[in-house]
Amino acid sequence: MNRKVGLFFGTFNPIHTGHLIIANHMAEYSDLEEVWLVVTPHNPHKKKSTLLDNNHRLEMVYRACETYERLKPSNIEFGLPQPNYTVKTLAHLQEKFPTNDFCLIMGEDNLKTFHKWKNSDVILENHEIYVYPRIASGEVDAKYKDHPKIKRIDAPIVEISSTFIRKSIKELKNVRPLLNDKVWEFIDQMNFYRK
Ligand SMILES: Nc1ncnc2c1ncn2[C@@H]1O[C@H](COP(=O)(O)OP(=O)(O)OP(=O)(O)O)[C@@H](O)[C@H]1O
Ligand SMILES: O=C(O)c1ccc[n+]([C@@H]2O[C@H](COP(=O)([O-])O)[C@@H](O)[C@H]2O)c1
Repeated sequence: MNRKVGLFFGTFNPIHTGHLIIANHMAEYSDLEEVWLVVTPHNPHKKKSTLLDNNHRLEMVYRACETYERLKPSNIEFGLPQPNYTVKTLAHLQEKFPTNDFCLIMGEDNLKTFHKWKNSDVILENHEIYVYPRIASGEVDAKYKDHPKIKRIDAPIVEISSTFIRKSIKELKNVRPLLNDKVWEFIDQMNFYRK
């Protein structure tokens, strides 16, 4: 039987407790055997200027997942053309790991704009999407309501963002509770986000 693997895509600049709570919830309370945290070099909808180096973001994801057996960091997008379109990454992964069934993990906020993603219909034809609740304005497109490939998972809502963390570090605030300890130590040692 194929292995069901969830893909949680993000820029992870930096990875924070909100990301970890979702990834762990999906791995523990759904039928996914593993969750891969895919570090995206360049999100097609975001500016690249505030981004830390790919390998530094990957190192933080690696540190955050180290003690979670079912969470795995992935650098699969580092070798793919940029900006990184998820449809291309999924095709590449399916070819590389033919015995895995890949499923997308997405917040409800992202589902509201999913119709704007490149080849979103192709993604949905070939993959399931596991959606967790997220507070955001706007409506989910009618075609995604009660869609057989879209499954809702009742994960907790934690409103932390990487933007808030970067801003707080710049203002010399203590953000330790919002990050895994080893991630915080790395950011502190490397002086990230201070300027
Ligand atoms: N607190 C959170 N709870 C649940 N999902 C989150 C949370 N923060 C981010 N996400 C989701 O996790 C994925 C990766 O997030 P991303 O790396 O863009 O972090 P972010 O905190 O939204 O970053 P930024 O503030 O830099 O835009 C995205 O799908 C995003 O919607
Ligand atoms: O493929 C697309 O068209 C596409 C458009 C927007 C976002 N994505 C992916 O979705 C992931 C989460 O997006 P975001 O904006 O919440 O950080 C990010 O890692 C992107 O690679 C993908």
